[in-house]
Amino acid sequence: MLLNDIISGKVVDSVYIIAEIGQNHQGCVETAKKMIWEAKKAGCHCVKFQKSDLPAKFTRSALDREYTSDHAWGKTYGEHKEYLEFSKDQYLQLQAHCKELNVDFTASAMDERSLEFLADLNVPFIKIGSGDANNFPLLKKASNLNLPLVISTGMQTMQTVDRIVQTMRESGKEDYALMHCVSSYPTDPEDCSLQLISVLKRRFPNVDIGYSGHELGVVISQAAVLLGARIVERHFTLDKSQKGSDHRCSLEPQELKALTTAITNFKLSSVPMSPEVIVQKLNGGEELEAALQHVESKTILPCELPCRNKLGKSIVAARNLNKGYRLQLADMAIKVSEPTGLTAEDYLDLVGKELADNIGEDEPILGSSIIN
Ligand SMILES: CC(=O)N[C@H](C=O)[C@@H](O)[C@H](O)[C@H](O)COP(=O)(O)O
Ligand SMILES: C=C(OP(=O)(O)O)C(=O)O
Repeated sequence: MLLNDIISGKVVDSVYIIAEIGQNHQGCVETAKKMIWEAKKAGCHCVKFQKSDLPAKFTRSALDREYTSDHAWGKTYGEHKEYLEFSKDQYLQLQAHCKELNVDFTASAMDERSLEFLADLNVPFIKIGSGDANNFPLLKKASNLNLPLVISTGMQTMQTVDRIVQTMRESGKEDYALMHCVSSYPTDPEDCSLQLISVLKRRFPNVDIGYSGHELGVVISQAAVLLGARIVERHFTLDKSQKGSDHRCSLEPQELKALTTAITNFKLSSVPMSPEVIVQKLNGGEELEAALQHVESKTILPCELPCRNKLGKSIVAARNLNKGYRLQLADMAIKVSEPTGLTAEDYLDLVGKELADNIGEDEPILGSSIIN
């Protein structure tokens, strides 16, 4: 089954399951291949990686910041990320491996150059992770490719999600899905806010809604399906105790298998179910009830702030700019910046604004950088 079969409505009785290998391969292509095989055996339809072009995704100072985490693969954040990034040749090897095993292969495009890279590889769809859900130039560019999109919505307000949908509409893009997501690793049950799946389904009845989960265990992701999620993405690992930020909230092969089996056995004709029926059906306890508690509005949750501060994108200068100059679109880039600039959503509002100071390439554009 292809993602497009779900999005086009051709398949109505299945859920598309993505094993997010992300950076859990520890920078080793052989480990990644083993993970692909395990994900296939566990019943996943797709394996996903994360593709970044480091200078396009991060500013120089964000790459140079010290990374002292126990999960660091280098002294600076840039060295850490470099260690985990695969080359084009390695991507081609992994893609060929997936073809042999008949499992879909894709990655999230973490910046515009990575988007071009993945489009060139001719992946079956492109994932836009939560860190880029408010990166409208990237979304616009992605929407103009002839490829389905899966867009995560962690660390974003409903206003931003409305704007994503509007951006897709303006591009005439119909083959895309939105993923409910909470960007906290691992996400506590009470923060999972699963009922936002129902809220998103009601608000965007023509858009397929999925779930990208970072919680521990598999029951909450099963509940997401019973609420109507048609795509499920979970981080995958060979061993949760390994070094790396995502292993702890990832599923090991047996758990992934348990999840895909449970999902495959659900009768989707009786979905969506009410939270009460879901709790009963899944023999849920307090944690499931907490994940299913009533939520009406989508906000940026306090538990998402560490991820937003570390990986959220903001507006920076794309080149050296002089005091008194009036900003044009091409003068701005949207990157992970340290310190952060104005929020990425303000990008278009800055066009024509006069600069109060000189700003160097890759430096953040702040409120105080602009003469109002
Ligand atoms: C928001 C986002 O990109 N989140 C990704 C997807 O869930 C994560 O896999 C991060 O890449 C990972 O947690 C970063 O960890 P570190 O900072 O140790 O490389
Ligand atoms: C960050 C990502 O995903 P999510 O926001 O769904 O966790 C990703 O796919 O790279």
